[in-house]
Amino acid sequence: MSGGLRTDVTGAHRVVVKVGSSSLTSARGGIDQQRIDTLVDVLAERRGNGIEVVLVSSGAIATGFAPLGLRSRPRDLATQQAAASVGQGLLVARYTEAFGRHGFRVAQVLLTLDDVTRRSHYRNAYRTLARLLEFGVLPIINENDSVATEEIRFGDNDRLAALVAHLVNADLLVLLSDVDGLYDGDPRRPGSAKVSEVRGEEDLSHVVVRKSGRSGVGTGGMVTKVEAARIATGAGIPVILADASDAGRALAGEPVGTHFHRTGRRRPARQLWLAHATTPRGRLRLDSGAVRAVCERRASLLPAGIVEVDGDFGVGDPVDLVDPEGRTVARGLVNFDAHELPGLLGRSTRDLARELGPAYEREVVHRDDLVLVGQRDRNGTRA
Ligand SMILES: Nc1ncnc2c1ncn2[C@@H]1O[C@H](COP(=O)(O)OP(=O)(O)O)[C@@H](O)[C@H]1O
Ligand SMILES: N[C@@H](CCC(=O)OP(=O)(O)O)C(=O)O
Repeated sequence: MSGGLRTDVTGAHRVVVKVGSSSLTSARGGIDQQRIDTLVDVLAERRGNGIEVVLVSSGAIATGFAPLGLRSRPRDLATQQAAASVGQGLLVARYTEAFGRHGFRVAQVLLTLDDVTRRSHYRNAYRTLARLLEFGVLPIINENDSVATEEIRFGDNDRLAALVAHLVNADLLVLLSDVDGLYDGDPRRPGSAKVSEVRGEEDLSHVVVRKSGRSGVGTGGMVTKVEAARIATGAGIPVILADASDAGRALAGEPVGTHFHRTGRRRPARQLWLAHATTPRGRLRLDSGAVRAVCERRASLLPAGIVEVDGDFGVGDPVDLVDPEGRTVARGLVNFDAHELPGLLGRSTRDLARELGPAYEREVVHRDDLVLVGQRDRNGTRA
């Protein structure tokens, strides 16, 4: 810190700010315009100082349920999606108006898991966000709730924000919530103490985090925030977790909330998405030679090294690669459908190409689409 201010914050030029539903809603659970205006005032002030801001905002469901005549936040997926469809437009309209008063234009960007795991979608998402920032527009991101099915949902915007921070090469991630930092136990209980600095896993070893928040409108509680902080700091991006009412002070670098220091350095972007944002649709069991090839030589996975196929996946889906003992060693995007693979196992690509045609010469998982999991890769970083 210099002069009492956090240099990780004062030196940041591109900042991703995530605000949770609990910080945008009134006591009755609906959206609170006053809280939106207060947040926008702070972000507009930063933007006016030349800082690029990307906002990841929850709140679509909270905005949408009252106009549908519902008294409280719905619990089933279909009604949540209906509420999000109604609420997202209203929410962005409110932001558009509030930022407009400060002379700033905003853009809505809705992301699904596919957008950040499939190569073509991923590049597209990056290009769109980069171009918006070049135009001086402030992107407002949310998950595309209305079309995301249970299996392909992020479900929480904390991890989405960490992955977006990496996607846009942000210098800082700020998570705004209804709690003034990470506590070592339930923040409502006397005796729980705030953890102001987290420099690594050792500072988290005594921390107990709960899944649900006190507001009843947030989704992941502190669990997803700590996970988001791990993803971002492991990829070289420091994180501030603060109460939304302290947003101005947090973004000015004042020592409020919890400061998670960077623990790793930047890694290839898609690898981060693959490791943290995908739910595997199947498992491929490898023989020990293939495990060595994939983990030590960082080679692509070929049919010859696979002994068993499990799951119902299609081309481009994420699958786990497991060793002969069943431990997951890597995750990758598969180039064959589940029903095609069993007939190819144990066979050389040359044989397959001769018998079935050149299309069958392709790798089952290309090394560019593969990330090691649960063990150290060549850079010594953890996936
Ligand atoms: N160890 C902890 N430290 C701080 N907050 C915690 C902890 N464990 C659980 N929580 C709860 O997490 C909540 C924030 O999560 P959530 O309600 O999902 O917020 P948001 O809507 O901002 O995403 C806080 O209100 C707090 O009650
Ligand atoms: N995408 C959902 C919010 C999901 C979410 O992560 O909520 P929160 O825990 O309040 O940040 C919505 O806009 O309602």
